[in-house]
Amino acid sequence: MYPTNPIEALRRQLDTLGESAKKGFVRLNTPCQVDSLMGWLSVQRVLPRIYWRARDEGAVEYAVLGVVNVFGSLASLQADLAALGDIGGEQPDFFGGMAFDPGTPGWAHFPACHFVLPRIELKRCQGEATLSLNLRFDDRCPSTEITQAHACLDALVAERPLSPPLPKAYQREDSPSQKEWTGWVDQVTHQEHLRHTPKVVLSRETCLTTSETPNPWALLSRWQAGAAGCFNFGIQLTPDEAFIGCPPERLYKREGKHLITEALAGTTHRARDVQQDAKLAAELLGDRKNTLENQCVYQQILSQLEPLSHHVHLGDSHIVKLRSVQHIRRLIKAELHRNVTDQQLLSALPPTPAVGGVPRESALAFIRQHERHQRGWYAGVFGRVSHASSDLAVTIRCAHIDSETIRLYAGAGIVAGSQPDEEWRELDSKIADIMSLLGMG
Ligand SMILES: C=C(O[C@H]1C=CC=C(C(=O)O)[C@@H]1O)C(=O)O
Ligand SMILES: [Mg+2]
Repeated sequence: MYPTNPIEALRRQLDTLGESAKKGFVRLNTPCQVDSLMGWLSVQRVLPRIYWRARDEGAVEYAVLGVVNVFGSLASLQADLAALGDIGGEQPDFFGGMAFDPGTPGWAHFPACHFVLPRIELKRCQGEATLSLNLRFDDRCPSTEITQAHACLDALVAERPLSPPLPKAYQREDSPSQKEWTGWVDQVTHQEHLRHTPKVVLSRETCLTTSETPNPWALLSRWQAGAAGCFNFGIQLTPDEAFIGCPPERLYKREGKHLITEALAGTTHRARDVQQDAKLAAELLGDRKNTLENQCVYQQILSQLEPLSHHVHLGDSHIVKLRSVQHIRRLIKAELHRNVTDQQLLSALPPTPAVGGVPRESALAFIRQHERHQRGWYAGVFGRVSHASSDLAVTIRCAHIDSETIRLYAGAGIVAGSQPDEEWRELDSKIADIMSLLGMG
């Protein structure tokens, strides 16, 4: 269908780029054919490698790699969004994420905040794929920029099919142990503690060790196939390490001044039988402990949005059904005040009480004091930011993978009425999908 090699087509466009085009941000595009974006990403040598797809039906799929710019802070990202917005013309998409708690050391190769304007984008929308090359001429020498762009094109490799991840023998270790977990839940649900800190989301790291871990993109591709209604993300900043996930939770989506966010908290499992499953859902909606978990989230989001927006609307409680769990969700819509930026939203909203707690600082203090594992980018933020629109997920239901270890993370909101054993089982339900893909189900 496309007789020209897409890389060749981009090279030619680059060579004939007129002087007038060399200002601000430039995106060169060519149609291309691709089977699996993850299969393409998996064989590339250029870093970083990033995959992103929002949870909505028909959402655009992005596989991006290399960098034109890197941003290590929200302030620098926002300054660049503003600078490019002032120049006008086409605007880029920035991809990246943030750690759960920038105040703690985090994961070795994952900065507290890391967003990139990628060099190469492979995008698929309604079955049509486009390969793009991004360039910048406002902050650098044009000839150097063109040389670097050529080098990145030269490094691209043809897509190869992903081989399915094979079950392996993993050694499992949980931190905390169930015994420690019980002690923590008892502490958080003690009357005295609840008086000043009504909710703490405690988490567990499950370490699976083996001689050789599966290809993260093959794993994500399989995971995505069974995770309808979830975001899908993957990022490789270093060659032998990846962070992937299929989170059901949206931090926010902004289209111009329209904002959509949500309180997703309160969990039960799924039943095979349809009637039994509906009964579980009805019980969840009426359950005091689970309703309280959700209430803590929407109340804090509403109060954080108050100074930033008007016409804030809280939707009804409803059930979101996923493969292994069902959750209570309430959607929140708002109109942002003029000049409210993504930097402000990303400074105010995360970590929401779906992953942190209420009040935020005292819940974080409990987590910092007790959890020995580093949450890193688990329960942080991942997504796409641009001048016109942004969409970001909360990074739950995720896995950090290096050459010998897969680390799975799950948290549970502890409030008045939480029972240690039930909450421990909730953690297992939350990692059930990925565990079964690994042959550990
Ligand atoms: C913190 C997690 O889930 C949150 C999102 C939905 C339901 C939750 C709950 O019921 O506890 C959690 O707040 C996680 O999956 O690691
Ligand atoms: Mg819960």
